[in-house]
Amino acid sequence: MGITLGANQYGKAENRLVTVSRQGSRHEIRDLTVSTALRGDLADTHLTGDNSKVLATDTQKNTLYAFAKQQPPGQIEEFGLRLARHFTGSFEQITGARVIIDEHAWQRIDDHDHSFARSGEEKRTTTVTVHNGQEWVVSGLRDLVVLKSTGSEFHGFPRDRYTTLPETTDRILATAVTARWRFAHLDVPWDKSFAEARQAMLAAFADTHSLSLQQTLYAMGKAVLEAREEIAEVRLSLPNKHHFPVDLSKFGLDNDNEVFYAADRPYGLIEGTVLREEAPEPGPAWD
Ligand SMILES: O=c1[nH]c(=O)c2[nH]c(=O)[nH]c2[nH]1
Repeated sequence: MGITLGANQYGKAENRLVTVSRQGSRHEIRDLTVSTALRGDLADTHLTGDNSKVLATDTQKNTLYAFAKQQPPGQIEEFGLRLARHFTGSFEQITGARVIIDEHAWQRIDDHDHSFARSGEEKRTTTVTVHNGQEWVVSGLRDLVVLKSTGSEFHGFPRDRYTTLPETTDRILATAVTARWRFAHLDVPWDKSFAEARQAMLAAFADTHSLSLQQTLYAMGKAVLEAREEIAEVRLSLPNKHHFPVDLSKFGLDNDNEVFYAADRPYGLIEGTVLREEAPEPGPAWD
């Protein structure tokens, strides 16, 4: 019984690419998930392990980050065509390339220069508890994804033998906000209360020059309490969605916070409560 190699392709899937471009102090961001797949004369590696025709998937990944630096990605169709033409045009054995790109949409927060919110994933939430004739309401939201492309620093933390994180005075700060707030009383215009609490958090995120995500968390919780008197306590859970500048120096390219790798895990998880000192007891509200 004869056995033969059929159709095959290989590449780097789901590269997370975020680019920041600046017109003065006004930033534009692009957020793409890019997958590459190459086809061609690739029987040898499958049949004997001879890799002499294999353009490594790691190289494919580096190529898209370097391309993003050398020329703004432009429309995703243009970026895909540039990459696919490069792979098929540069290597004789590569006869086909497929580039799949998803673009994640961001909108400015209040027309801010460098603060953005991602459209589409957010949910408004509530938990209502009635117990022994008493009533509690905890409302909030989850998956409100926000990003600042500057105005965030992180330094001054202790260094031990396991510390490698460089100090930074300019980084991307991004998180997916989960917030829940507890009402002190229930005579509340629910829609208006929600809209103003949400807006207060967004404005605090955008306007706080952040020295840590913890500091931003406190500012967001405080803003909610200042905006709405009926809210007694806010609990926030903020994953630090790390964006690492890609080291392009190996390709002779600088990277002045323009091209980032958006890591999905692991992530820092910053959680905290901000409350009024005179807040009534929570009872079973959070349980
Ligand atoms: O805002 C931050 N808070 C931290 O506690 C932390 N830890 C870390 O590695 N990066 C960051 N960033």
